[in-house]
Amino acid sequence: MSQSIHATVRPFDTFNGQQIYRFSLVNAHGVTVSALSLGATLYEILLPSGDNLVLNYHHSTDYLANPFYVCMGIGRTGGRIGNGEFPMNGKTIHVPVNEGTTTLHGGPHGFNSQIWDGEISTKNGEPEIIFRHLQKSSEDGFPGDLNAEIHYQLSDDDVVRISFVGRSNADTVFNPTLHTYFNLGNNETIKQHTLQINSTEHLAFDDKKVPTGDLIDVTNTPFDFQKATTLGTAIAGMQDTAEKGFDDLFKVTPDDNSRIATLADPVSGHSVDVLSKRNGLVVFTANSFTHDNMNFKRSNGTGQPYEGVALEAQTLPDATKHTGFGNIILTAGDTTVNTIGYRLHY
Ligand SMILES: OC[C@H]1O[C@H](O[C@H]2[C@H](O)[C@@H](O)[C@H](O)O[C@@H]2CO)[C@H](O)[C@@H](O)[C@@H]1O
Repeated sequence: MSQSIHATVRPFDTFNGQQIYRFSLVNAHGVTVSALSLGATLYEILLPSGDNLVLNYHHSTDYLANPFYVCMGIGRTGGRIGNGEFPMNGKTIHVPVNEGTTTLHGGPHGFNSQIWDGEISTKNGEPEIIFRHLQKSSEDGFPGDLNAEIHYQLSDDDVVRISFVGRSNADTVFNPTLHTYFNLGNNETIKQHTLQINSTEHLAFDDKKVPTGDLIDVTNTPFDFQKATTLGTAIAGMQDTAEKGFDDLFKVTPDDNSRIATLADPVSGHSVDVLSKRNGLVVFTANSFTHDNMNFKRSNGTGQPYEGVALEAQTLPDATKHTGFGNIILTAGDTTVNTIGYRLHY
């Protein structure tokens, strides 16, 4: 059987003296998905028209020059671990903090800061990109040496799948995500996009944006995205908050096809269904993007609030502390696979 997905590998640039590679998959329609070995980062989702659906940079160094994790692999745990500690097996586990007293997105040595070993492999007769990294306990301070893999696949029916595989030599936590910022059109902000989420509740946070364990009904609030809602309208409803936009976690219910949300741009006509079997989705409307260190390719050096919207599918964060948040414990010797999909319409 001949392969219809075409794969390439080429040098991207160097980072801290190490070669960074760009891996690409192209399908029969001419859709290209590329990922970088720095942070196993989603570099582009290019449509046949040449439109790129995600934010990206010219240089590796730009990805780590600001605190926004632009399209980078996130782990071991997405979101915040309050006080850098969590209960596991009857003990309190302490992990390094990187935001005051909080551990955000895997802490100071998370997946995004690693250079991953990449290769093109074959699955079901088609090429896929596999990034591998041994995340040592001695480096990131989490329990267990974690063999992590991030697989990128592209199908001929225009679905991008990113699978996170974890196997550890000691019990640990594993709740990875991809910090994908979408902008589906050529406008400077995502305010004209619509967003629909299969969610009736979002999480309450404390003053450090750590979940309290409480859930808040979205009805009659700007958080109600059960029907497709224009983001500019919803953001306008958030102007009296400190964030002046969304940086929130929605408890989601996947439908029969694992779809949890749909982002659409009526101007370009492009849309993306977000697919996940897990129960959480972060929506971050890039409220605090600034012009400093935000040298995006598309806007040639600018960075402004609402330039993209990050949709991060995961299990609800700090899950080991709250009943009903889900199970993120990875038992020694077991293998866990979490998959995020983007079904493209254009
Ligand atoms: O300091 C930079 C921003 O850091 C946070 O933003 C993160 C957000 O809270 C997370 O939910 C999301 O997954 O990742 C964001 C990027 O790190 C702050 O909340 C935000 O206000 C800051 O501007």
